[in-house]
Amino acid sequence: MYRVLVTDHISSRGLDILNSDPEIDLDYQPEIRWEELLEIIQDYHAIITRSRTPVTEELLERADNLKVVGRAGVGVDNVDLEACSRRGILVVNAPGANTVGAAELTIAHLYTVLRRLHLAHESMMNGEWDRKRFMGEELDGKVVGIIGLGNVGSQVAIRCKAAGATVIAYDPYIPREKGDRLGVEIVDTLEELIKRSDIVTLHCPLTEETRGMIGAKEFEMMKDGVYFINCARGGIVDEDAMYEYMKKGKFAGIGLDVFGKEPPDDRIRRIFEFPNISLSPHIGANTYESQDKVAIKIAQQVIAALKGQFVEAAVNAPFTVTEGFENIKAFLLLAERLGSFLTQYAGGNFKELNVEVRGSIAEHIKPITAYVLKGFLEPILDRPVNIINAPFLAKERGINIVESSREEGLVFKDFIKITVSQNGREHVVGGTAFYGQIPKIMLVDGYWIDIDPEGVILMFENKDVPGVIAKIGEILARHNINIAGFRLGRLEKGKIALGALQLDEKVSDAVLEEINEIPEILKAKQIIL
Ligand SMILES: NC(=O)C1=CN([C@@H]2O[C@H](COP(=O)(O)OP(=O)(O)OC[C@H]3O[C@@H](n4cnc5c(N)ncnc54)[C@H](O)[C@@H]3O)[C@@H](O)[C@H]2O)C=CC1
Ligand SMILES: O=C(O)CCC(=O)C(=O)O
Repeated sequence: MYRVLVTDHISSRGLDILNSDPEIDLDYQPEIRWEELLEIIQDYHAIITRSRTPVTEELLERADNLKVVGRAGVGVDNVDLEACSRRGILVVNAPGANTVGAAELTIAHLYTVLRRLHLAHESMMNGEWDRKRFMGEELDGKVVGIIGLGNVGSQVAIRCKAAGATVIAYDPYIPREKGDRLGVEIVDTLEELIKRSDIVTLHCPLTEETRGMIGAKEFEMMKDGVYFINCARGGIVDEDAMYEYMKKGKFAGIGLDVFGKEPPDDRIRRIFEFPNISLSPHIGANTYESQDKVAIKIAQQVIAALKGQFVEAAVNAPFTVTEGFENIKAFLLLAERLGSFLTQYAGGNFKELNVEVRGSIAEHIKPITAYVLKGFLEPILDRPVNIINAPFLAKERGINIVESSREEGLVFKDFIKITVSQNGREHVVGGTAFYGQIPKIMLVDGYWIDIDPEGVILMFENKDVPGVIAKIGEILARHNINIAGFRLGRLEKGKIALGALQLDEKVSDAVLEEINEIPEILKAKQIIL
């Protein structure tokens, strides 16, 4: 049974999904106080939050059983991603689910300030009828500058273009073709976007890179009489600088849904003195449609993550789930087993680990490496290791990871080869999945062999002379241990051979010692996969 705590209001559509899963024990506490949350978090396997609840180090320190953080929305700036990753906690979000809500609110703010609608409304409420005062501007013919052409930015672009505006965008992380498809000119620099735009609207995430990205320098470069809209995150803007430029008369209009501090403090509220400002309390995603979609998506993602299934919106996974991912499951299992085999066979004390991926699976090198690391570290660490924290733990241990991939195969069409090395000592394992389904270890330290990577495997190097297998067989039989399979590899007749016995059960240290005492045996090791 997985215990899931929901700490913010989410739509009943998501709650229904959680409630109807027999493996989920749901606790819905949308108004929970922080102090109370700190006290109970240790009992839960997953927490679902919105922007009200920050997931901080302080919370995580007490969250001994937490496996998954579900952010019912897009922005994960309120989640300490690094702290989650270090602890092996998967963070999932709901990208795309509230896009239309956020885009439409952006357009609503934009039209509000272009036509001074809020002021007209207020004057009517005061019993006035003053048509002269409310002259506005049209979106038609304006240049709209979008910072961040992702889901929301794209939908804002489509709506502005439909209204007759020219749209330009600054987003260093998207291909130019995306702009071509949307009929949006992608500009190379933030400066160019800012200088050319009549309207600047923010749609990038709050990250270390974007924090304070729009400050005095940027406001100075904006056209006088610019319209400035922020429905992304307050922290992207230096709000003190915005206030200064507001006083200097820079803006024709400002629309804000988000603030550096929420609710905004008096310092931020100074901006509200500006008459043509349209404000909302972070409600970009607050439509019934968006909230339904967000809640459904986050419930599905959290359940899948708890059950160990693949989730498409894993924010802190060391890879993104791409098309065709389902088809490489056998290779991921192989990668994990190869890593585990290598640590047990060669020891875990290596400073360089080289992952080489060949063939059609080459494009999936990131997940393959994550699984290799999980397998490699699990046998030697006493804390939980998963694909989220494995890269962190490897870094912590000073292991240098080298990845390489090629489309040509390596003996087999699709092949994973791992090499570990330190001070001239080197060990190699490699394998493939037959028919893309059946994982096999095919290479160990230069010997071609064929081992099923599961269960108990007795690996031994021996002088290639007759009778060695019989001696091992006799010891195992005496201890009532059944042999399930046997494979041999050798480089040259009469020299050294490598044997792999698949056993039905583990051998004790004493039995292993007996085997190691056979004069022809150079080394025997038990591996458990
Ligand atoms: N007001 C509200 O209620 C809502 C606010 N948001 C905010 O809007 C942001 C965008 O949401 P989506 O479009 O769904 O996310 P998205 O991930 O689809 O798009 C973000 C875009 O920003 C770009 N970007 C990243 N760093 C950048 C930089 N330094 N300069 C320019 N562009 C950069 C990315 O390449 C990406 O294309 C979210 O991160 C969230 O903070 C989202 C939904 C609702
Ligand atoms: O609805 C919320 O919690 C905020 C939505 C939002 O800002 C986001 O999805 O990034």
